[in-house]
Amino acid sequence: MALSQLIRLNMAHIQAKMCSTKSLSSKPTKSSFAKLMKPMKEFKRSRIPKISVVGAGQVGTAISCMLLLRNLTKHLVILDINYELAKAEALDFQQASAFLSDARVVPCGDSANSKNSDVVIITAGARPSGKDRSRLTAMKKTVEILKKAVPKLVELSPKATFIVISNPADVMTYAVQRIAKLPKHRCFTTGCHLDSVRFRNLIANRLRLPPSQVHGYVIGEHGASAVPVWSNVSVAGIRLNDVVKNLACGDDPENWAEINEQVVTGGLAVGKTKGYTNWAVALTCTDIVHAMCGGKGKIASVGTDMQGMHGIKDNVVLSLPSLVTAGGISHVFELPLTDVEQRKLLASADVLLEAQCSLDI
Ligand SMILES: NC(=O)c1ccc[n+]([C@@H]2O[C@H](COP(=O)([O-])OP(=O)(O)OC[C@H]3O[C@@H](n4cnc5c(N)ncnc54)[C@H](O)[C@@H]3O)[C@@H](O)[C@H]2O)c1
Repeated sequence: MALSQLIRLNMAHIQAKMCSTKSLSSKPTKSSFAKLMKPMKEFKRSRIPKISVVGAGQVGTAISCMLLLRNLTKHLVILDINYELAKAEALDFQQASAFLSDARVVPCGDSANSKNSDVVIITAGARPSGKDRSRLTAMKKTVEILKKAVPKLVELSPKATFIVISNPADVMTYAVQRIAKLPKHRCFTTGCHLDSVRFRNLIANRLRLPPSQVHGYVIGEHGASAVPVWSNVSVAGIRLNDVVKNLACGDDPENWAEINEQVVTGGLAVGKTKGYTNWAVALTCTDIVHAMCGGKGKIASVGTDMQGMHGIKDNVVLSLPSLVTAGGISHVFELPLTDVEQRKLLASADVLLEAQCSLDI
């Protein structure tokens, strides 16, 4: 048979396979090939992190994509109340599994497939909408979603670390901690880690330096009352505060203070055109998962119940620099703050406490 004929025949065979609905079925077909594969008796598959992403919207799908591209899991569950959506997103990834280190991507509509996850990332929730795109406005709808979804997720994965992305992220983390009675080191939000990278990026742009080489944190609420800690910003070990006179104060001639506003409105600037933000938060979340699943650990401004830190008396979820490692948050750092920063942090805690108290949980 001529080679060209062979190729045509094979192509026809492949096309027929691709068009058949059977080939799209999620169940692998048993084949006589299996007889050639002899199992080793003592073999036990080593545990690879299983991650469930709850919510297959813009944020959940972007997070799934990053986790797969960074090879942080070989077993990803995409869970959405809209099962058809979860199924379509999972299939879309699964079809290119060969480019994703052969990862298994499984859809889920009722939590069952999320059983024994190591990490559960919660993105299900209402997006802020309207003119002000206030995170607090979306709060009530989201808390109702969490009240329904979280107990089952925790029952199925009692040892998992829960990362809450749904906004308002601090208050929703408090809600998840309360609903599921999860320990605070194993239930946290990426919170101000995103604000911190925006902060560093804005400073780096002014200094014309790579953003990764600027150090500094935003603490408090992931939202309007966030506190950029200018007193701690450094580049190459040099504190900006020691070099720039009146840094980010009202009478700062270089007007660094304008960055404060830009940090807080960073999401708005993107959301007003796209209607949502997803890439920056997905990269932020993936950075945290990498710290946990890569085993290296990382200090990042993430949010959990910070009672006792910086004189905070109540159980308030807010962000402070924390060591995130396998198993969650191992340490929280109390930064030396100026009086103004300390006052702003306590004011941010008050804003969050008020929002927490308004929850019906
Ligand atoms: N923390 C952050 O830095 C940050 C950044 C961006 C967005 N967000 C927040 O992330 C959340 C998701 O945003 P989005 O743009 O992906 O919204 P989206 O509307 O695109 O997706 C939300 C998804 O959640 C699903 N869902 C609803 N109830 C569910 C349930 N009970 N179980 C499973 N899935 C359920 C919906 O079907 C939908 O697919 C919002 O609250 C948004 O404000 C947080």
